[in-house]
Amino acid sequence: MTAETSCDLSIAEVRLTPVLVADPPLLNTQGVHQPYTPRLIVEVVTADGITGLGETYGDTKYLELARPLADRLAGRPVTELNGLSALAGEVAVDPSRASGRVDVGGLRGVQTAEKLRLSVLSAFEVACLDALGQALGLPVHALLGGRVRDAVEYSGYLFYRWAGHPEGVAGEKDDWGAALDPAGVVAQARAFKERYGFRSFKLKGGVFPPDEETAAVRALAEAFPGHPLRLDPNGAWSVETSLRVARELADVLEYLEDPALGTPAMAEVAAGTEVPLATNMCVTTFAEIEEAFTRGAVQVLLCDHHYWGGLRATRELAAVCRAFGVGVSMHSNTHLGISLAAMTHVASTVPDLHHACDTHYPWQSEDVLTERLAFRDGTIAVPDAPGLGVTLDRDRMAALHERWLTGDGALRDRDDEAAMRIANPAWATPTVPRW
Ligand SMILES: O=C([O-])C(=O)C[C@H](O)[C@@H](O)C(=O)[O-]
Ligand SMILES: [Mg+2]
Repeated sequence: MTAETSCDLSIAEVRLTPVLVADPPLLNTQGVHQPYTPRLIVEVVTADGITGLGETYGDTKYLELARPLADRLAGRPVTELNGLSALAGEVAVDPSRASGRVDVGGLRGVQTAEKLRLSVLSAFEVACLDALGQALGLPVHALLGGRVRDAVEYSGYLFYRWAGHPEGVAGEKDDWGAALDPAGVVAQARAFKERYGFRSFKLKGGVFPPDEETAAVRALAEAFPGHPLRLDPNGAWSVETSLRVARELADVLEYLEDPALGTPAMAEVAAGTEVPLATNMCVTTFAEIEEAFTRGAVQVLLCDHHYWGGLRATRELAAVCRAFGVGVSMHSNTHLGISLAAMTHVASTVPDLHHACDTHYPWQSEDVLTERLAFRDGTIAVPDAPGLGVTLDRDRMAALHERWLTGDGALRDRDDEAAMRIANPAWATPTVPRW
């Protein structure tokens, strides 16, 4: 690069915009999704005026860390990604946030200060990569070493759900209808296939007694022969129940996801079944890998750049998985198009990613982009435009931010248990194993 064409990649400004995004009444073992869910949009602006985008969880416990980290970024070049985790380590985490309890919204195992920091850091890393890619005229996947596939396959993420949020609760309406039994789940899968072309399906379980969920997966297998299927009760079952379900569904499951909670229980299940076990709960940090992998507790790791601290850490994780012969797939929580673009870029660079990735995106009717990412035949084409290849729609972001600003603030922290209590005042998140 000549002196004339060189650009100033130092960070002049970081903008943080919390938003509330419409979310349907999707059921999980802890409760139900709120009508609106918090996300944080991160904009990293370089001295030359290039804006890079990132996105992560928007609950208060993440916002508390995002501002001090943003302040530390000022003046640093967007290329200094390896220093980000040391910077994040300087940010104090209120001990009450890292309570050692299972995370209420994310169902990502036990909460720790490190997990909170990594989730915030991930959005800054993605935003820096987006800015750098735009400055160099290169897509983010090129900055990660280049894509090894032209399109990334996603799976249809099926949820038991109500047709609408409880009466009296303000929320957006959609046309998906209820899915509360095998017929409803199959109808939802058909709609997913028609609208997006998905070939594999994951059912979020832990909602109804295991026999009902087994029947739903059986119904899916009959309706969609040969389509890879997964079931994920988020650790709601005992080892015994997990083994029974694995036996009953062994001929149709691609993998069983987090049937039981924690590495020791997962190891016991794995020892008793040929069905591969996947996780986004018992292994969500590098420190948790050794025990789980050496005990054979996990056969497929569901990576998630929000959990692991960004796109480069996701690639490091994939390399560790390769060393242990553990497969790689991708986890998703409620997210917008910025994160879907980031997921697609990194997934396109991982040679060993042989399972369709999860995504909640079809459930999100709102976005902050000028153009939604489109699924074709269940895949997203890997963007080749500079950076992430997405454009922020400031008016839309402002409208979703306005929603976050107004109201009583009750929805600024995702709480599926509290949302369920509106429909069922006696509800409390069940202790596990529930069944
Ligand atoms: O695969 C998973 O465990 C998840 O996606 C966790 C999510 O929190 C999901 O269960 C949800 O949003 O209800
Ligand atoms: Mg899961």
